[in-house]
Amino acid sequence: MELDKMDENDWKYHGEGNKSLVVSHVQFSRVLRLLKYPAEDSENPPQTAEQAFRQIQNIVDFSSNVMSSFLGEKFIHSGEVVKLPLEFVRQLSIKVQHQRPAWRCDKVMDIYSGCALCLPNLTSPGLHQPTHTPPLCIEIKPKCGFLPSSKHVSKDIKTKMCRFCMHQHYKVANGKWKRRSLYCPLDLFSGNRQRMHFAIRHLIEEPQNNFKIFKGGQCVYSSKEGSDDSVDLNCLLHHLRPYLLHGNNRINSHMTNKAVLNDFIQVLVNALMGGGGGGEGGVVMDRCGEGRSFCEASVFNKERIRHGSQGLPSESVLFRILQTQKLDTLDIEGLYPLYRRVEQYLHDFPKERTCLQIDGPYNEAFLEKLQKCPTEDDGSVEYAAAKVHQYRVAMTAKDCSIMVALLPRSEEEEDDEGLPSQRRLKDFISSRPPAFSYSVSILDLDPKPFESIPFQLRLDQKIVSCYQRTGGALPKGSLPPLQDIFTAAEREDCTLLFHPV
Ligand SMILES: O=P(O)(O)O[C@@H]1[C@@H](OP(=O)(O)O)[C@H](OP(=O)(O)O)[C@H](O)[C@H](OP(=O)(O)O)[C@H]1OP(=O)(O)O
Ligand SMILES: Nc1ncnc2c1ncn2[C@@H]1O[C@H](COP(=O)(O)OP(=O)(O)OP(=O)(O)O)[C@@H](O)[C@H]1O
Repeated sequence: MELDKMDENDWKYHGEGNKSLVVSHVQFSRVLRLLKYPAEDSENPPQTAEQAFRQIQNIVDFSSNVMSSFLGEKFIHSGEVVKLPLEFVRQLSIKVQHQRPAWRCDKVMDIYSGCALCLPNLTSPGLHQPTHTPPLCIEIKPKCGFLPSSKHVSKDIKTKMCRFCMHQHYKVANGKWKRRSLYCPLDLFSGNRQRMHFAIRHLIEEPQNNFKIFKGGQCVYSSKEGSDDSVDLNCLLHHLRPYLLHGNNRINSHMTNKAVLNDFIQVLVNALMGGGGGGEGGVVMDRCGEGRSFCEASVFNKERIRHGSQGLPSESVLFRILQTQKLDTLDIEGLYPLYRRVEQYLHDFPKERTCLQIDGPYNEAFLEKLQKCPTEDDGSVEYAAAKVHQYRVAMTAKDCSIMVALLPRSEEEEDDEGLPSQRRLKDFISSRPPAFSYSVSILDLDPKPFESIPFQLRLDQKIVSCYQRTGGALPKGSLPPLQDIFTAAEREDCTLLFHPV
């Protein structure tokens, strides 16, 4: 990619979140992630080009120096900051505008700094080495996978119902989503294949911003934001069927829709559990907090568990994310007073902001501060700042996404030619369902600002009070409609769809 010869016609709209917009190269497996600003700032950008450059460099440093040490380097692609010609960025912004979802247009793409983050395109690994079958990439934003056990939690309900499930009620009540998702992160992070299968089924049923599928770099399945329509499962099955018939001499065999979906989910569960090998060879299982690992709001019926769980393998992506999320040991209620201690100190000694590394740099020293934090509060500002740093790392882990790239392998394929470019983690998922090569990555590892902590406390209070006010009841019509392959009986009994492996 020659930065001085950039042409907007070589790039297309790929997706966006709350704070960045992503474009992908039409030929090479690359994306550019550009910052976004509130639309009201469009005339006067809120920061200079140097500050924007610093912000993106901070993202790279936080990902490569801090998050990677918790999550494991093999899952992470930190990318690099690039300086782009301003005219290219302006033309690009015009080009992508009509493809942007209306509900994201309260923010505009940064066209002033010319800075962007250049990353491998995790939805089209190996695009430059075309195979017959385009890779299938599944993006999951799993959110927080544990219940708080901190003594600072003031509302008992927070120790029983998970934040995601309670937040669903708040989001439906406030019109962010029309229907409630029945996905529960505690089921996904359980390490129990039956519960994980159940969780993924509900992500498919109501994806919201937690689930997307890409085929050959194109998004083929996601929630239609702002639309009343439910997702089109038949369309998904149309995309999935060829992948699941592939191999195992099933090319001409018949598979029911239910079997296609089951096999797909099973492949995905295998990839999420992979990376640590089987139950032998010193694999540490996540056994901590097993007694509290059920969310009472989950519709999974725990009486029906037929297969015991050994927990998550310690090398699996879910294990690493969950352990990092658990750096939030105090809960926002216990953390907030420590945030206030730092804030007061910075008010009195503003120059100390740099020394405490509140806005970075996210280097070894930052990592050391949060790793060497004493277990007991000694009343110091250093202790408070280290706990705040730990909490911010946990927040990032609660908001990141996982990308699983799958490529079917024929039985004759003995070599390792699967996902050439970004294969950090590669393994072989065998037999029934058919064999796939896979790679797993984690994206969106940006540092959360220090100033976001009071908002976290307020949101936590709003979510809990909304849930308590409504007693967990939802307006009529806010449950996902039953799709014909998920019958009412199956929603109750996940085991009908579950194949033991
Ligand atoms: O607070 P949450 O749990 O709602 O998470 C926010 C996400 O909402 P979600 O509930 O996943 O739909 C939110 O996602 P959406 O904009 O809703 O897609 C952002 O990821 C936000 O992060 P940031 O402020 O842009 O860095 C996220 O905010 P942070 O709390 O991570 O700062
Ligand atoms: N390296 C990548 N390769 C392929 N697609 C990507 C990559 N990075 C981001 N994307 C896509 O772009 C979307 C938006 O990116 P991202 O989640 O980083 O934005 P964000 O604004 O930080 O999100 P959030 O709302 O969580 O703050 C992702 O959901 C994903 O589909």
